[in-house]
Amino acid sequence: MTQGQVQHRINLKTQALACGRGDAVLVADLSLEVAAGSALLLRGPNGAGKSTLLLTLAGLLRPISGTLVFEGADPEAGPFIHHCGHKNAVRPRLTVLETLRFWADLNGSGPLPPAAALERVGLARTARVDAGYLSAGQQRRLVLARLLVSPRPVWLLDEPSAALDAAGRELMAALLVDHLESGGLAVIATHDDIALPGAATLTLGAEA
Ligand SMILES: Nc1ncnc2c1ncn2[C@@H]1O[C@H](COP(=O)(O)OP(=O)(O)OP(=O)(O)O)[C@@H](O)[C@H]1O
Repeated sequence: MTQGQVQHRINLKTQALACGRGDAVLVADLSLEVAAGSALLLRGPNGAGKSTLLLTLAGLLRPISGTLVFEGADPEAGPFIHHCGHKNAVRPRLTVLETLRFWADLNGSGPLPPAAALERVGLARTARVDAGYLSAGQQRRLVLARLLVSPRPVWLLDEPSAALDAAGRELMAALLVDHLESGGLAVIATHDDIALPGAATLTLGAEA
């Protein structure tokens, strides 16, 4: 079973966008376009503002100035963004399968059932284990499974490869390639080399 097609194609455009924390501007005068089917890698030193920009794109922080629009977003179609931050949002006393069912109930389910998503990310054997007992890399794989059970066209990922082993990083890149080929869009903050052919890179420059 595959991840399934993205329901609608969305393009991201920003114009003279400035974002930061409080009055402190971390990213200034940012005008960019990320088309459906493409990815943007955010790079730069610790404290440069990568997470802040992702939170702003996700609508969780208000821009300081400028504009930000997701063209093609259908207000009738419900939420269209997955934002995955540093934390894994895992409830320790739910099993791995229960965790994924919880997310599918909350975010909406697609063609890939939770058990199949666990298989896809290499967690099938841990389905009945309490999620709190997963290793750091396994918890990160569970986050990837969360993306798969609820198809959404826009993925905003903060350090998705943190704690993943080499096979996990390959898996993550493969999931991203599938997402982009199905018309999805991704913006990814990372310190790692992610094998994503054709991805654009934006390097944010503030010192840590
Ligand atoms: N809630 C907050 N209130 C005030 N300042 C904050 C807050 N959260 C983060 N910051 C500051 O914003 C700056 C940018 O942080 P941000 O997490 O966006 O950087 P980053 O590029 O993602 O860094 P890293 O590579 O370490 O993940 C940092 O100096 C940080 O201390």
